[in-house]
Amino acid sequence: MVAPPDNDVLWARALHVKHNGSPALSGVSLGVRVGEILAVGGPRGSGKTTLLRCLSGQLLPQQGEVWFNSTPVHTMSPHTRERLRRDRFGWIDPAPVLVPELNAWENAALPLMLRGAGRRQAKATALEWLERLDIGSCARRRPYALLQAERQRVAIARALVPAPTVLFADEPTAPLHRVDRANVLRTLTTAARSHGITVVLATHDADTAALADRRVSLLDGRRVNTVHLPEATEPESEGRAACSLSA
Ligand SMILES: Nc1ncnc2c1ncn2[C@@H]1O[C@H](COP(=O)(O)OP(=O)(O)OP(=O)(O)O)[C@@H](O)[C@H]1O
Repeated sequence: MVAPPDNDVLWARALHVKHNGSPALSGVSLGVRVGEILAVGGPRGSGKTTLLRCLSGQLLPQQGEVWFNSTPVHTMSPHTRERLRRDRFGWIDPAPVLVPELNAWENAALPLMLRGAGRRQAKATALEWLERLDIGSCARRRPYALLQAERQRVAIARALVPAPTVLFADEPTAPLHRVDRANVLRTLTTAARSHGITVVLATHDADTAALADRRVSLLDGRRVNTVHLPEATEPESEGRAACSLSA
């Protein structure tokens, strides 16, 4: 085994995954740099979720390697992988999965409390994030009393509250309306940049991908190209690096 380059927080080599015999990833290799926001694009069924699940240690590839910093994830015991996910990674699903018996701030505070933080500190941090995501007024409501878009904001707050090293976001704004989507994404990316959180963002939406520093694309479980997006301040016609084919 050869360890990944130093500036990659995550590194995957030649991942192969089959679901019930059907290939979902076929030889995907990828490096994720420290602090970057990387969009994983591609049409439905192209393997985005499967790739995020492999990178986050939720799913072991049948072949290939996944490294987090200098540690091989693919050879870790299930218990060590669970601890890695709890302590270093955050995850946002396309639809919010909240604990129905807990109110919004308790849901958002949960990961911090699981890491051993006191209730008061966890509550203060959770409330801060709910405010930033414009749902501070919903802090005491249970999930059943929230709109789907509000629930998704709680789920996003919950992922950001522990300031994970890497945040995996699988179509995180799917349940939001278009205007809402842009606001929430901006909050998410601004928060990630200011806290040095690396983000791996699965999306098939070009507007969402445009907020990333870099984009890779999947098609039928294979990497097809890498597009470096221009700086936000550059004119449309400038600064667009060429697409390059990669294995
Ligand atoms: N648990 C599973 N069991 C069987 N097949 C699966 C499973 N998960 C994914 N697949 C299949 O693997 C392929 C890749 O799926 P994946 O969800 O990774 O793609 P995706 O790009 O995230 O799609 P979407 O945008 O629809 O979420 C698809 O053909 C999908 O049907």
